[in-house]
Amino acid sequence: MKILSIAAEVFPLIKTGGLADVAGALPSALSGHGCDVTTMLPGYPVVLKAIEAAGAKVEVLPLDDVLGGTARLLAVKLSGMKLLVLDMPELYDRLGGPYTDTAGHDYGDNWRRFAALSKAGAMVAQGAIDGYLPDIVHVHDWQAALTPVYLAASNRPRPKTVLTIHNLAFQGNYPSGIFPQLGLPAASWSIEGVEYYGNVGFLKGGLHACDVVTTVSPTYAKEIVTPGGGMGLDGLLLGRGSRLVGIVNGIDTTVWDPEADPAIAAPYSPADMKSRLHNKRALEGEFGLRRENGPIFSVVSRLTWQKGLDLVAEICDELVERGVRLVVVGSGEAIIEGTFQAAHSRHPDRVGVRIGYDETLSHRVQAGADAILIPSRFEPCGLTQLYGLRYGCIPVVAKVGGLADTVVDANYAAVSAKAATGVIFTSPERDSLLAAVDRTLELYEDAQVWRTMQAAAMKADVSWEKSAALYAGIYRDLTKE
Ligand SMILES: Nc1ncnc2c1ncn2[C@@H]1O[C@H](COP(=O)(O)OP(=O)(O)O[C@H]2O[C@H](CO)[C@@H](O)[C@H](O)[C@H]2O)[C@@H](O)[C@H]1O
Repeated sequence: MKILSIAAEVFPLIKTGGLADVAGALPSALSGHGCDVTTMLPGYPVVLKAIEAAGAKVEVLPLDDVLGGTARLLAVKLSGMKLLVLDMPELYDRLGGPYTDTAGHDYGDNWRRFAALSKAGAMVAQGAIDGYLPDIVHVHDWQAALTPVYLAASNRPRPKTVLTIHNLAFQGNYPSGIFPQLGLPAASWSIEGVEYYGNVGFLKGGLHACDVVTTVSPTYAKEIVTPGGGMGLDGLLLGRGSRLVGIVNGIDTTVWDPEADPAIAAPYSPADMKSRLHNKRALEGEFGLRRENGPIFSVVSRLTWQKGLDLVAEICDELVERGVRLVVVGSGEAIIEGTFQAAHSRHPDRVGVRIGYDETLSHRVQAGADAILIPSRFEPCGLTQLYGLRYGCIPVVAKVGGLADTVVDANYAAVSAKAATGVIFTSPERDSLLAAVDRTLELYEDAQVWRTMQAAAMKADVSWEKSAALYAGIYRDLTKE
């Protein structure tokens, strides 16, 4: 089965968040299930540089008239993936990140940049490349969501489409004035098309047009069909019935492997947890933390309201009072960054803060910290708790979305059965978080219980194996329709 996957970011080439990890890891997991995945992404400067640096063989394929612009596709095998890179300098050759300029502001033409990606994807899906016709097109998030819309609007044969929601908070809504420039037929300006409360909704249009909607955990799939979790799209999503499926994310267990991770100070395994201590000592050194026996808690995240990190920032003093040291790696809302930095100024050797994005440091944090705090207000799946499990860095999580699906709370029964892998608290609020912190500290103080939890966490199946089989099943069913 030939699958064309389309995403705005793909690890290890370009990453701002979890979407990249999934788009980067799922293809190889699917290969074991009879799926031959080609991944299409924009030709940002870092992507083009990576291709050049790898000295990889590149086949250049012209693509005529993508939304009135000139483009070409670069077909290349890199990092074990088959890639199609949309080289369109007028849209992607920018300083700054994939979505924002160097000052952090969204590019004003993001609608055009990702409509072009979607349009080019639709062209490839319908045979723009000689000898390549995918059986299934799998698009990710709003940036690629117009591909099913373009395909549904065309009167030529088209492959079946799957759209995965990684985060409903990002919908790609734009003023109606852009509609004529999208190259869609007039009929697409409708409730069944891209019209969304008088605006153009990229994700909304895709959710209507695709054959199957997936999201990244079963619990999130239930949350988004309710007014509380649907962010305005709950009615549409509820209407998709059994065509909406929740499949929990896995992680790339070769990139995230404490036994063979080049980023960490010392490799370790459940059978050799003494070596994990070297990583804790190294983390203390890296963050200038006081060296002592108590636990280190951590945060690796976008510092946003979604992630509930305002709550952690506000309880830094309480953490310190309880003998906890904290390391924070992240960036995001200025007020949360500032609150963490102020806590660092008050407690320089107990609260370590790195504002910014640092992939290898995130590995060292998971290897050296004792627990990772994830008090998200909503969380489609979450990956950092999965990395935490794999590294024996106990996740302390709010009971939402994929966090609820992937962590086994250390209640009495689970601890007795040696099945607990983390701590779950019910509401993302300050008091509830503090109660979870206290419960975590009690567990930590009983060294045997803690070691048992770490061992169960590290043995939990966080691989893509089961979930890849579920995706492959969906693709297969669609090809039979
Ligand atoms: N400062 C920093 N330095 C280094 N690494 C950092 C970092 N900040 C974040 N990261 C990394 O970025 C990734 C974040 O992934 P998440 O799944 O936690 O959230 P995100 O909201 O981006 O993803 C959305 O999509 C994913 C994928 O489906 C869903 O799991 C999730 O719930 C949804 O919100 C992780 O790999 C994390 O380690």
